[in-house]
Amino acid sequence: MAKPQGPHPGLMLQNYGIVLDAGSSHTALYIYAWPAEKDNNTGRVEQTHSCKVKGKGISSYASQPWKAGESLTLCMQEAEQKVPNKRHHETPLYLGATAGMRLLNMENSSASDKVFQAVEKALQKFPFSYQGARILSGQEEGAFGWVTVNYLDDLCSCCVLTSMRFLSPSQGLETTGALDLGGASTQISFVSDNYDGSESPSNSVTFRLYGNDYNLYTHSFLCYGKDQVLRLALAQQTQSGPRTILDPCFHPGYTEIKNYSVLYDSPCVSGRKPQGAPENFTLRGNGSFGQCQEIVKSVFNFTSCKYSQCSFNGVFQPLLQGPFGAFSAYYFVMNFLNLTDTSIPLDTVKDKLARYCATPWDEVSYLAEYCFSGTYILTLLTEGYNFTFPSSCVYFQIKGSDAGWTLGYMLNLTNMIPAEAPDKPPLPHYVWAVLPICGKVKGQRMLLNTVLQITWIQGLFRRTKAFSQWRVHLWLKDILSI
Ligand SMILES: Nc1ccn([C@@H]2O[C@H](COP(=O)(O)OP(=O)(O)OP(=O)(O)O)[C@@H](O)[C@H]2O)c(=O)n1
Ligand SMILES: [Ca+2]
Repeated sequence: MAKPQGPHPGLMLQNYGIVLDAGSSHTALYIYAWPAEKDNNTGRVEQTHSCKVKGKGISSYASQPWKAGESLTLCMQEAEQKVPNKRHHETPLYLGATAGMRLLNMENSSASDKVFQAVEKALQKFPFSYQGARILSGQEEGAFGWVTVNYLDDLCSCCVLTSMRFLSPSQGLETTGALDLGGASTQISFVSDNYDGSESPSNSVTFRLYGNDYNLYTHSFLCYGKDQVLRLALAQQTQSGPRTILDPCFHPGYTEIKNYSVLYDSPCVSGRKPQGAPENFTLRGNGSFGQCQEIVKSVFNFTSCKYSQCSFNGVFQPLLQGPFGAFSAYYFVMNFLNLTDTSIPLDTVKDKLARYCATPWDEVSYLAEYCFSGTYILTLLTEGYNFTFPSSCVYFQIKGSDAGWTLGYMLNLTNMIPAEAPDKPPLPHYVWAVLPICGKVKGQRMLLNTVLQITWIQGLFRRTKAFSQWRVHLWLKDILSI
């Protein structure tokens, strides 16, 4: 007699969760699904759909809050289609807002309240189980991004090497750090062996993962997302209220008329608007990477540090411990500039960027900000955070589920705490491209730096029981007592 068959995989009952990421530059909706029948949350949560909301972030609707709610309608209707009707009522729906709303809340809290009221009203019209809309703290944003990266992390070359060290002496299993670059803030989060959280408690998130206690270091730099940092850089160049600036971070031949009031209309630069400035100034590009880097450096303050060590602006940062996954604008920008390749040494990256910045505007002709953004990313990583060579590895996300804080946020809020190892490897095509700073090695052999090698090693690990035992530790238990 034939063995009784389990349900066809396509017919397996799925649970769903929806998270709206209300970022400073835009809002995105993510749908996650996981098998309903699995005990102890051992089924893998996967992103099944994403929808980019048309228009800008919700904070841009401060003067017309109802439009913030309306803007979400199309993506919400799409979610209604994508989640089976039967599951609608049990599907939790969350909205988390980040730095754009943090800034609006600082500037005008009643406008921010009105935006949230409009958003709530719009979301409650849908049949999902609405769980609220709120502003995430920078610490939560960093920590949940870290949770996502470690949930998704499919071992990459450096991870393999670090994993071979197995348990680190004080903090259990090696984990992957998270680097998130948004439009208005940027986050760095990692576990460092010699950091117990006592030196700067506000940067510390403690949690337990499968019997190991971790102290996650996390910091969110408000105003250091790529759009706000551009304002900081332009503010730096317009302190004397000029009518024209020659900006090395823009291509030669690029010209733009900028309004002083618009530029200075952000808590990141407000109060610095030069007195008696004209209405507008003309920005002319001259495409010089070296000079651009000097301007970008000037937005970091390295002068004071009351801790044993700091990154910048007097913010404590323990010794870096990689590998790191870099996502959102880190990926958009470096991918656009073709700079995610593992085999390119840092000097070559700089040369390529310098050539890109020097390219006349009529040969580029769209997306004017990438010279600035690429320069900012390199400067932030190397001067701001102090990534050194070859001790730290940074990978740019190139495939798979969108990394970001949303998955970690949902796992935490739905108490999705797996008690057993997953029965299959994480998201199948999740790959990180290797940043050159991973590969440049002082007195050591080059780390495994080709995708082929990475894939081979991953395959090897997947085939071993050790791999799934390793994964056990990365599942989330008693996450984040923030
Ligand atoms: N394909 C894309 C998508 C976005 N961006 C830019 O990348 C930056 C960051 O985008 P994102 O990570 O989506 O930022 P937000 O989440 O909106 O901002 P924050 O996290 O600071 O709230 C923005 O300047 C956005 O315009 C880009 O250059 N290329
Ligand atoms: Ca973001």
